[in-house]
Amino acid sequence: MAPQLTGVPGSGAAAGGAAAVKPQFHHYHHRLPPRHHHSSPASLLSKLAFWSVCSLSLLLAFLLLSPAAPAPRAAPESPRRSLHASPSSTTSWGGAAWEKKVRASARIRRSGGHSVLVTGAAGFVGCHAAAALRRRGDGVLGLDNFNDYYDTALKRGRAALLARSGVYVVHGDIADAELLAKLFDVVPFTHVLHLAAQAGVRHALVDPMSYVRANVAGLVALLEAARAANPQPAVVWASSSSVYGLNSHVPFSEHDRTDRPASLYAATKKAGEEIAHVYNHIYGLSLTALRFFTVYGPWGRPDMAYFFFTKDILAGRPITIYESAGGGSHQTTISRDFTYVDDIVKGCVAALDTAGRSTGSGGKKRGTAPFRTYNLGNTSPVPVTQLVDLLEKLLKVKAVRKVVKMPRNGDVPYTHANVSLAQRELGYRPSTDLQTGLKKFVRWYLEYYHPELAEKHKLRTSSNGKGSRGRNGSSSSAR
Ligand SMILES: O=C(O)[C@H]1O[C@H](OP(=O)(O)OP(=O)(O)OC[C@H]2O[C@@H](n3ccc(=O)[nH]c3=O)[C@H](O)[C@@H]2O)[C@H](O)[C@@H](O)[C@@H]1O
Repeated sequence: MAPQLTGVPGSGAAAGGAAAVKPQFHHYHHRLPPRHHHSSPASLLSKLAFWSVCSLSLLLAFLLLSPAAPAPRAAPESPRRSLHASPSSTTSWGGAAWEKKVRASARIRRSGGHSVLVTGAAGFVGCHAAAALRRRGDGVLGLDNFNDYYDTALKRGRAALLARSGVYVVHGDIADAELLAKLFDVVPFTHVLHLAAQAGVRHALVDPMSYVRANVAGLVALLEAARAANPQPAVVWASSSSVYGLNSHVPFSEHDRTDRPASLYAATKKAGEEIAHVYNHIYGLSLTALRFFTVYGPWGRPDMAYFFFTKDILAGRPITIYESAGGGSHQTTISRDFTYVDDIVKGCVAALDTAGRSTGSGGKKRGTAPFRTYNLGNTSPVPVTQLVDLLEKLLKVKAVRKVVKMPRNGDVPYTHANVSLAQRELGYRPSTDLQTGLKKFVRWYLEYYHPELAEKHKLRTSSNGKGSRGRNGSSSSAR
């Protein structure tokens, strides 16, 4: 399920409930026949008593029969309930103990460190980035709605990992304006690393509105909270290589066209880049968009090809490999500039470190603020067929390959990043080739899902005390 807007039972709903009762009572009362002007005081009294009893009975019946009367709004400092697309559906936030936890997690532990709100912290890149920031002593608070787009147990596992390193992941939605305002009220965040999104290219065919909700409405909610915050944080957020769409000029540079998206996912990320410009222009928010190129690695996303190929190869199920209908100037081999998660995290951290300040205060711009866009890729595209070759080697299992023409599903035939701008301005230098990165992914995958196979593959790292104890174990590392 997609991230959903939050419905907090609040004063509006409560007032609406009361208001629905009151007019009915008055309406009924005003329809009393005027005859009582000519009656004796005794009969007037008995009539009055009769109509009062009628009115009260009606009021009582209305209250009892009205479906799910809204709960009264909780006092500001007491825990609140919010509805989310999460497995438990409900969560609570607020209260003195909660605020203490939030402050402790966001507390900076090194001189010159940042205080960073990481949205999507229970997500793949989010959990790695939050862990890296925490390791070097930055204050980090996570925010995630734990929606069930994919296995929520994996998200809970990532959050548990972060909890062990002192990072608290607030269970909440980026579209919950009240919650965001509260977070900025409790912590003067210097930065926001906004990674919460509805990801996945092909799923946009299935649930298009989830992309609009998370990547457009959710982004606006987040930027609204950031521009209203005092001090305003600098915002670094995840755009996508998919914004290059049908661009055929390789390698993809930030100067290339991004006005021909091939999927709704890409269109919402592109919309996000334009929306970010507005908040930079009007409110002086420092904004940096990072265009990630097919990020992979341990604790990855099960909806991505490298992840479910691994699962299917191990299960002996056929995998579908797309080949381009291509021809002419188009390549026939579908390729991706697969980028290892640690390289992406280094890019995120460098973007946070180099982000200039936002200039607004009190919701008003006080000067020009930075507006930046960078590619974060690996700079060496690999055909998907070669990705499968590597997985076969690492898993020691032959894949059952089903090669089909690429359907019109939003996928683009190839991606290739030019990262010279990120190299110049962020010092970004990807250093993990696909074989090395996949080996780390496979090691994690086996230890997490198939500890018995990890033993067999001799990929287990527990001999050095740093290994995972599998899905239910407690010693996994986020790296
Ligand atoms: O770089 C990006 O911007 C994007 O990278 C990935 O999207 P994608 O590159 O399509 O990654 P996968 O879904 O893992 O697909 C990788 C390759 O495998 C191919 N594929 C996928 C699925 C399948 O069954 N068979 C198959 O051959 C795809 O066409 C693609 O070429 C992520 O899913 C997006 O969220 C992200 O924004």
